[in-house]
Order: sequence, then structure tokens, then C-alpha cells
Amino acid sequence: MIVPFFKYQGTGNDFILIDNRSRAFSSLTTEQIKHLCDRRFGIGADGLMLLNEKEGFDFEMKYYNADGNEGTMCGNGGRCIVKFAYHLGIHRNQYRFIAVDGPHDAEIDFDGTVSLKMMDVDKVIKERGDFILNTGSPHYIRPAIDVMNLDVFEKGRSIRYSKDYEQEGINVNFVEQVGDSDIIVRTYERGVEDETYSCGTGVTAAALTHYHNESGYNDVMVKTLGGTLEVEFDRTEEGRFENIWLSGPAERVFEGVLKL
Ligand SMILES: N[C@H](CCC[C@H](N)C(=O)O)C(=O)O
Repeated sequence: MIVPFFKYQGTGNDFILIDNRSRAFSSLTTEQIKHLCDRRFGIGADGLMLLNEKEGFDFEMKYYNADGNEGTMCGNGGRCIVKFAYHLGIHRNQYRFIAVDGPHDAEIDFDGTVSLKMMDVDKVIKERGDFILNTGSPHYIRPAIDVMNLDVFEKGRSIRYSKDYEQEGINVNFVEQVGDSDIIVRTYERGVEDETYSCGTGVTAAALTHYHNESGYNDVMVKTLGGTLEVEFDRTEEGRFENIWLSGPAERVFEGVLKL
């Protein structure tokens, strides 16, 4: 099988993108996807996405983690696939696509920044100072001091493989507050089973737990190892999060052709 592919990254969270509108690549196996994402024996990426055609939407996003298994929602991947759609000639003022967690709106700004609307969040569990919430993917948030010097791999891995999460897995984010509306986030990602340079749903989850306005509009700048993302949202009186938008860069890095 000949597979034309494109490599994208959004704040250093990197993905293989495949145009599957012809349905020619729907039969990629877990082993094949894992191999393509391998950084030594394959192309190398944190995840792989298929862009599928979908009635009633601009496209469908099908996301796989680097371990080859279908993942839950990927925020940076969602932003990258919108850029990919644009590069494939799908031009819209406002995009609407369907992903595993439901429909998403998205926009490409004049400077190339991609903004993605995330699903509403109404449940945040607080546990001994930590937070657990689902922003399309499940996230564990642990506030941290001096996060840049933290052993994120070891500490993240131990939470991810703890009794409560061993089975389903969870993404683990360490968050340092550096200003009223500025945070630094480092993430251990399940399915990659390593720290990634950035995780969009994780950054979103971290921002939601670090609101500065009790209710109403909030705007949080989030620094990751791979760059800065912005999260805007409304917090209702009841503590529900709505109109959540994740914004930042999403770039094509290279393209190639693979023989499988
Ligand atoms: N990197 C992704 C998260 C991928 C989700 C995956 N790690 C899972 O929980 O299945 C993001 O930008 O949101």
C-alpha cells in the first residue's frame, strides 16, 4: 500500500495526517499506526489522524495515539487537522467537523492561528488539591511549584498507572501558576506513555481549573514546552464551563510517501 502523508505540529505536539476522503486508508492496523508513529523505525509522531468525509460536516477527525489505538479527543490534533483541511482546499470562514467527543467549530485567523471550540465541561472532581476532569480526554491536574525542574515522566507515570487509572489510563498535567492569567503546563500523555511537548485538552483542563474570574469571561495564557496556547472560556454561576476556545499555532512540517 502506498500512503501519502503529511506531518504537522501544534506547539510541538506532532502528528501524521492522512487524507482518507477516498477511504483507501481505513484499514490501517494498530500495528501499522504504531510503526508509523515510532520515532526510530517510522515517521515519528505523538499521534496519527485520518481526515474522513462526513455528511453534514466539513470532515471527520479520526485520531489514534502513538501506541496505535484510537484515542479520545486531541486538542492540538484538532487544530492541526483544520490547517490540513485548509491545505487540502477545504476553505471555510468557520469550520465544523465531527470528532470522537462530538462536533467542533474552528477558525483560522489571518495570522494562521487556529482556534478550536472544545466541548462544554460541567464536572470537575477535586481530590486533595488535585483536579480530575474531562475536556474531550480525561485529565488529572496537579498544581506544582518549579514545574520546569519536575520529573514529569516519573511522577506522571506513577499517577497514570496508579490503581484508579491503570485500566483506562489518564493524562497527567503539572501546572504552575506564574501570574493571574498565566500558567505553565507539562503533560504526561497516556497512549504515548511519555511526556509530550504540549497537550491541547490538557492545557484546556489546566486553564479551566485556574480561572481568575469566578464567573463570566476568563482568558488564560498557557506556556508549554513547545510554545504558548491561549484558552478562553465562560464560567457560569453554577461553575459550568462554556464557550471554551483553544488557540495557537498549527504548522505543516513536511510531506512524504510511505510504502507499507
Ligand atoms: N495530545 C492530545 C491529547 C491526546 C489524547 C490522548 N493522549 C488520550 O487521552 O487518548 C491533545 O492535544 O489534546
